Amino acid sequence: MPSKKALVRRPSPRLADGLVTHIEREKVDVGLAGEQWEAYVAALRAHGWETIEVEPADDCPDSVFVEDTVVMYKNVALITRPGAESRRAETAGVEEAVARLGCSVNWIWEPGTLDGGDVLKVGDTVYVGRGGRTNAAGVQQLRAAFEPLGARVVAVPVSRVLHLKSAVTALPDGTVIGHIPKIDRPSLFPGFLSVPEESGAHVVLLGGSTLLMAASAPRTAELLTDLGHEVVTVDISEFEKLEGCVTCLSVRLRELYA
Ligand SMILES: NC(=O)NCCC[C@H](N)C(=O)O
Repeated sequence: MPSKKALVRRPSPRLADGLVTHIEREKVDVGLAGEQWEAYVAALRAHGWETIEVEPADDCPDSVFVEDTVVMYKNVALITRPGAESRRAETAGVEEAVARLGCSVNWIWEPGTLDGGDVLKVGDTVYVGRGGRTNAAGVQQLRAAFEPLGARVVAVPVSRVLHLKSAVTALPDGTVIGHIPKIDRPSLFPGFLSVPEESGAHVVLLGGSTLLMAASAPRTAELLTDLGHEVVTVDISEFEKLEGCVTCLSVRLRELYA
């Protein structure tokens, strides 16, 4: 049976020192961030996900954004080489966690860089953002890792936001959603739906037609509810101050057979 396991990683006490690239730095309340993280994990669990905590990386301020360190395709875990040097130490603990779960492990190697936030899977199509964190060598290595497994890898330019998935994610039916001003080339996505808020572009698929979204996108939540989705919201304001979104706080392992 397909698994419903999700990797998560407890925020570092140094979270407030996390990287900020495209927005103004705002003071992060680390205590509140801890509570928001617990509520996020509880929402995954409430929808049938077994959450697996990766060993905390307290010295790495951005380690809570676990999605950036590994990309899953079928049972292969591709350990990334994050574009920001300060994040490279995050991958060791994640590698250990996925190996323990029985994944086949592969790696992005120097000179490649790739952040998991730049990878959006829609069925067997794997969109990869070529932007500030993922370079051309990273795209080539991703292609070499996943195309033999049946993936169609499509590279897309990303210049207006941190990661591809800061700009677009996909609904359960494969429709790609995004906030137009933040997308370099919306026409690259067949079946595209524009949403009214930047953070409305981020959905985590919880199963069936249920979507997890940030509380900061009420108009998009209304739009998606009106299209027949069940929307669950969580307040992630402290992670948003560091350019984080609902997607980057977990890695869903949907195709593990245990
Ligand atoms: N996949 C994601 O959206 N990751 C967010 C990473 C935020 C972190 N402050 C960073 O700049 O790397």
